[in-house]
Amino acid sequence: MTTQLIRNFVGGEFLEGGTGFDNVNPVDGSVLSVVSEADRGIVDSAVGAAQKALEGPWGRYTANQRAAVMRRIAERIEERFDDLLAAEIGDTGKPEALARDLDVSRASLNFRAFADMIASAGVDSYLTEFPDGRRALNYALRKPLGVVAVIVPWNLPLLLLTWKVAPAIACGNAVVVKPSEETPTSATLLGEIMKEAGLPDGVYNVVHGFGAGSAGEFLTTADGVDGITFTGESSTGSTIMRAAAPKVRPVSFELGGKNAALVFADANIERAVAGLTRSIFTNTGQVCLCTERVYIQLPIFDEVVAGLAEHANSLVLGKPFDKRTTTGPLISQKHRDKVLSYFEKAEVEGGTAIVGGRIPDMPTDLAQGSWVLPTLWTGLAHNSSPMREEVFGPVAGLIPFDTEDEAVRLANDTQYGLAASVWTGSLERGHRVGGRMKTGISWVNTWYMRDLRSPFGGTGLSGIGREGGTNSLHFYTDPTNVCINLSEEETI
Ligand SMILES: NC(=O)C1=CN([C@@H]2O[C@H](COP(=O)(O)OP(=O)(O)OC[C@H]3O[C@@H](n4cnc5c(N)ncnc54)[C@H](O)[C@@H]3O)[C@@H](O)[C@H]2O)C=CC1
Ligand SMILES: O=C(O)/C=C/C=C(\O)C(=O)O
Repeated sequence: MTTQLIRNFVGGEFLEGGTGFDNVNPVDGSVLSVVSEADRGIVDSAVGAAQKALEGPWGRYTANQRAAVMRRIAERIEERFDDLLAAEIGDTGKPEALARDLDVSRASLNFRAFADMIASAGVDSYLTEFPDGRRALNYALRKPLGVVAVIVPWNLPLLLLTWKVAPAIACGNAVVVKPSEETPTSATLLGEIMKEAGLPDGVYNVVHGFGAGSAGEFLTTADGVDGITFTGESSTGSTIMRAAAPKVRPVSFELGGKNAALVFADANIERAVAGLTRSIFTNTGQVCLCTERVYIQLPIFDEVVAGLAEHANSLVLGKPFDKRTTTGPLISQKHRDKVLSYFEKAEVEGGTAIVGGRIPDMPTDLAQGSWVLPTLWTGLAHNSSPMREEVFGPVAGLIPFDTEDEAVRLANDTQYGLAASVWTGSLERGHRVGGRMKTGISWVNTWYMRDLRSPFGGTGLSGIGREGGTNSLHFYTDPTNVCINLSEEETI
């Protein structure tokens, strides 16, 4: 059997050559494919191809023409749904239902949503009137940034890639994307889809490799890059910010989280427990929005803990296409080592794993996979390391609280600021506490309910800027404000 080769995609062509690295299946440790690592020359040629595309017909496309091509991309994603599904499942090991309902579905939705937005976007304009009667018309023309570097992680590979590529293209940019070294396949397949949908060559380019000393660094330091959008770890965000600094290039970052859930005694407990289970364990806890800290009001603490433990114990680890599977492996052995180090820290720092806390016994054919058990801790102090640092696994610490003010203080006592959820039977309290969260996103009686027009991102270590709706249109464009004097004479 020949091993599949995942190639760099530059100027509408798949490139031959390059040193290869293994793409490993996290379900069983087998090698899925070999990936061509892009050297600096390949990355520069991808940036050059993007620049050339901007100088060609693409640079003259109207917003409606761009929207039309984006709708064809969405259709083609739907037609090739099963190919993308297989790519995403192979690379991540996530359960089929999750990949189907969340990852691949969102890819076409991202293109449709931003096609609609750009087709109906207006321009900011002001009629300016001075006390002496002079008048002017100000309007801001929005132009593309140029070449945008898109760097994304492995947890929701296609969803996060298209969440950035769709608005970038909608605004008339050309992109060079660097998918995670762990999940190279769907971004590469998307290259074929872009071509089939009629996107001009060079508008979408893919380079493969790692971060430091590899394609990630080469891309963020490339001369022709005009803006960088990144999702991933906070410390990587700092590194990329330094790379962007010399030329003061705009950045948009969606980084890590240490998200809290606040469960009040007046909550519908059954609903809260079901929602919390989803928020802690979806995608094996590998979503930046996942809850890792649960603060529970004292009168209902024992009941919520028991409910969560029951739900966590009912999760089924297994193969992606097995209908019983609810939970896949972690992305890699390296990431599992990180998660396991928090299992140890939790024990040393006084926590008790009331569920999980170890590697599961898996059947022989899955023994080399990156499995860990869903894990819940009680007894951890609010300032212990598993409660302060992002673990990015299927874990949460459960801590009791007394008053609303105490809960708000504990939830906000973190360097991160991405997402929070508030569970309460009182709409007033939900509104009040939801608004007091120092986070970019705050959910009340739900988790991960998305409207693609709303601002998405975080504060502090969780990121810089917001994407979504007009926020994305603003990031991916550079305005020129035109001021037209409407008075008859030029006056000072
Ligand atoms: N959305 C989030 O909040 C995510 C957080 N993480 C956290 O980050 C930890 C590390 O996971 P990684 O995949 O290594 O995340 P990462 O932040 O290092 O990688 C994300 C992307 O950035 C690239 N990258 C890394 N270093 C770079 C550099 N110096 N310049 C340019 N690009 C660079 C990677 O190749 C990848 O495409 C995980 O254990 C997890 O805790 C990981 C993925 C997503
Ligand atoms: O729904 C989205 O747009 C994004 C969700 C998740 C992340 O951004 C992440 O895990 O990084």
